[in-house]
Amino acid sequence: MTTQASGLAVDVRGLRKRYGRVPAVDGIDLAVRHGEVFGILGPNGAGKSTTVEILQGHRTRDEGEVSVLGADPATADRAWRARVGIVWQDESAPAELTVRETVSHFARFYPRPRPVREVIGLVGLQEKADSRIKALSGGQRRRLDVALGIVGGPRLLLLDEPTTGFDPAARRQFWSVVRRLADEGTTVVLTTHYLQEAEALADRLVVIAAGRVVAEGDPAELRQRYGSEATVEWTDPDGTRRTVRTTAPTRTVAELMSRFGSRSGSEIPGLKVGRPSLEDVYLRLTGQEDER
Ligand SMILES: Nc1ncnc2c1ncn2[C@@H]1O[C@H](COP(=O)(O)OP(=O)(O)OP(=O)(O)O)[C@@H](O)[C@H]1O
Repeated sequence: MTTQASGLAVDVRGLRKRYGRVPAVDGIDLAVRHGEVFGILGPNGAGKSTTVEILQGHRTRDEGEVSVLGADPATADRAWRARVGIVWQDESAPAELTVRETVSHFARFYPRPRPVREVIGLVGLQEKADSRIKALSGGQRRRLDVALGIVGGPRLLLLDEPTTGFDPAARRQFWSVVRRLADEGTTVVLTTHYLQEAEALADRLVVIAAGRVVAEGDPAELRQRYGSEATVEWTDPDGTRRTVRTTAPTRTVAELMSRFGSRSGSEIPGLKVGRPSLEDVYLRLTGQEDER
């Protein structure tokens, strides 16, 4: 299997990985097209990092076929590594070096690096180009990590929970960096446990839970496919709160109206009719619904 044959940037079939008895990844398929931003969304412990580490070639797998830019990451060569951008957290770089010096230093590892000034501009650090690393904020530091991940001019960027620990403003700035890269044609695979992040960035996404894909599609499709049931809530005469999920909420309300005598003017106590948000859908799919 090659990406040339399948036309995919990342093609994963039947991927499995266990840690001792724990199945961290339990039969995952992924198909990432060239040029798209692909999200792997899931709660803590779902298997996201394990999957991405296998795509990076930094973790072995037990079973399954994996093709990343046409090669198996387990055996890929240096030329492949230059085409796949990996963003490490707190890439080890001397704290005394400036941003420009650090990016220039890393550029030397690649056969065809991007111009240093362009990379610094792309991640929005032009104002900090001459600042020492030790003087950067957490969000700026993370953008430097991305700069080091893209200075080799990768065709595919693999980002594992890139904005964990960011404040909302830093997160939005980071999203615009990812969008800029995507607009340039870089394929991006990112894991996240922030639904909002997947919705903001991903052209398509998979939702994973307990090592398995539980849903896939673009965010709008997911909302439509899994969010078509409305919720009707009301309070019974004995004070008990009732909730039903239904695809026919009008019929449910009509039944309640006749039960509560609403046609003669009385209200259905505490009536609420709602459509699930994508967050509701996500929490239901990943079995976290009751934790809200
Ligand atoms: N090195 C390891 N040794 C043993 N178990 C591990 C190891 N790494 C991960 N696991 C377990 O495998 C499962 C999947 O972990 P993984 O880190 O891939 O999930 P994740 O979706 O990235 O979670 P998080 O969002 O918390 O980073 C978890 O149950 C985790 O405890």
